[in-house]
Amino acid sequence: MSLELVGLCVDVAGRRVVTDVDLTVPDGHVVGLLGPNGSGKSTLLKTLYRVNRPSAGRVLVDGTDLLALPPRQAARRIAVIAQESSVEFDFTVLEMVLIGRTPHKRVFDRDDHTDLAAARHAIDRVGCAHLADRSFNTLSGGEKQRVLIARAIAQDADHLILDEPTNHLDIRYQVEVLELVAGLGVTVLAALHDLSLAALFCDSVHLLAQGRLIAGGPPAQVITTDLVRRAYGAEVLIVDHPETGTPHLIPRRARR
Ligand SMILES: Nc1ncnc2c1ncn2[C@@H]1O[C@H](COP(=O)(O)OP(=O)(O)OP(=O)(O)O)[C@@H](O)[C@H]1O
Repeated sequence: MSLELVGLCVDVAGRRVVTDVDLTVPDGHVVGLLGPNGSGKSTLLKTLYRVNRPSAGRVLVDGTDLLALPPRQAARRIAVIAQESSVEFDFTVLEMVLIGRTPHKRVFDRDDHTDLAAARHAIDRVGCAHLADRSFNTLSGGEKQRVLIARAIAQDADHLILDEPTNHLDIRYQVEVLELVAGLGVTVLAALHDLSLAALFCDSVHLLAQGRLIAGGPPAQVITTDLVRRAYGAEVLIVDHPETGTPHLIPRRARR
């Protein structure tokens, strides 16, 4: 169940945005993709869910070329929670989660007992049973993220890709969502902005700067004052989390 990017390059609008990325997400690990705004995180992740085609390099799922798989088969291997989380149609929560079952059905198949049971189980697992009949678009940001995680659970893929899953969430939901994701037991690659939270939840992290990986490894090796300065141009203090020992960032004011 590993995910491997080998020499991955991605061009967007005639410009190379991701250059020569080698990155492995081992079976069952939670791996963070870090990097400043515009460093190429989303562009890279979009090659994994086939919105972008690599200009060079390969994406391997358990050694199989992801792009060679038919879309339905690829969707059984990789579930995605992208950044945009509103939908044009007024789907209920249950209907949203049932969309996750699509790769397991033929085109005109209706939802059967198995699909409904899988969707209800997934909704229960993220603690959203009370929201099953609510319109998805009326949910709060944190509730929406939980429902999208439920959809990924119902999809029953063994890999999960997330693009900034904690964006716009308050501290409670940030922790809840990452706790939920880390507890799923699937292989996870997540773009994350909060480096302290990334350190708390990721087995390893990779740092992108201007489309190139400049560091990768356990959080304590990558989230250092030097690398944060180099990648983000930011001056921070880093202390050890008192409970976990993981790096915790303290922002500094430019002028005191
Ligand atoms: N469709 C596009 N057309 C033109 N430029 C693009 C397109 N998509 C991405 N880019 C550019 O590629 C670069 C990387 O963008 P990307 O969204 O991958 O960065 P990111 O690391 O995900 O940023 P953020 O943290 O702000 O979401 C940026 O300079 C962006 O403007």
